[in-house]
Amino acid sequence: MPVYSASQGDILVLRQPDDWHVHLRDGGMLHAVAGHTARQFARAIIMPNLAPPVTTASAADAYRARILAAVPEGLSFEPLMTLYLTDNSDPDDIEAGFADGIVTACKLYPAHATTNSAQGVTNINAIYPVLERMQRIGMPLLIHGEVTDPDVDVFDREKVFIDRVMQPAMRDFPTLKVVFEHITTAEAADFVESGPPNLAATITPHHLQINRNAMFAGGIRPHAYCLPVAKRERHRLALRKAATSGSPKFFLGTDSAPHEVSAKESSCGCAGIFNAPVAMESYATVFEEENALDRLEGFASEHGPDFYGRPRNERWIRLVKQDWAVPALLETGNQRIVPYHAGATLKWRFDGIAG
Ligand SMILES: NC(=O)N[C@@H](CC(=O)O)C(=O)O
Ligand SMILES: [Zn+2]
Ligand SMILES: [Zn+2]
Repeated sequence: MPVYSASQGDILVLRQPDDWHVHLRDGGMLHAVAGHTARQFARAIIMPNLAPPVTTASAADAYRARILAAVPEGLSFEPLMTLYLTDNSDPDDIEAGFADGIVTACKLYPAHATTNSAQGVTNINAIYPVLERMQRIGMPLLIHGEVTDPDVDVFDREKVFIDRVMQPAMRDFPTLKVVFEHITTAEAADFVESGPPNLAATITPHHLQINRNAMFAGGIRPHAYCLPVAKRERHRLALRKAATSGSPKFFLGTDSAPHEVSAKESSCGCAGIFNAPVAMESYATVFEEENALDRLEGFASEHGPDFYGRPRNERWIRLVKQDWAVPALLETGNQRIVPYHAGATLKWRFDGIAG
């Protein structure tokens, strides 16, 4: 078993990756999607934006059990649970959940920034006691980094968030571990790269592959709509540079966010791209295009566990260079979901656990 990334012609063997940002939902949807993530990834940071949101350690524990029950037999998968912060979050409950190993991190959704964020934080000052506690106990804060001010253009909301919220928070909590989730701009990549080692970022496959034109290619394309919304080409290029740079501050987080096809193809369609079935295939394509396949393992399998202070996985996966066609629609039970790259032919295929 190789303990290094070995590109042998058309087969790439690498340490099993983890997904540091995923939405698995609940109920029938959870059962439809859990296997897609558990097939490729050993662990995943589970987003807490259910309805109602996961705000307590006991709710996180119960959700964790439902996830494990939904993972198909034969797959070994560890869900890492997060708590959804509100203006009323209790530092003691958070600390107890972290100390018990039930929860790994807390998630900051600015109220009304994205899917199921209505109960999110209205003003970061409201959670300063929580952040103080998290800094003290070494618990990571995961941030959806967009302002919600309707006067700010939707394409500028991440950039403005850096100035209005990120900078002051990093100043006031200089040793707090922070993950700037699903970054979409050159400004965010620069901010993270030039920040302290306790600041990192996840990058999705879709923000590495599409720019905002994808939402309007010949008509309105709801399946390319997610939040933060894809930006101009120069931002996509900056993200590709950051992801493939080898910097330990950038790591894999798919932000796989499934919605029923009817909720996407609607006069007010939901934000989110379901990329779990094609996650490693998409990242491998990007890294190959950037002549950086030798850096895929760092981004996918090393920088994340290192940042979170967890061991790297001791299993290996295989990716093969082989064309395959992504289904136009996935139907599981009552769930109908259009996957990322629906109907396209991909050049890489995930081929399971190696050896
Ligand atoms: N990314 C998305 O477009 N949607 C996510 C929420 C989020 O991560 O902001 C969802 O839960 O649907
Ligand atoms: Zn988000
Ligand atoms: Zn997300």
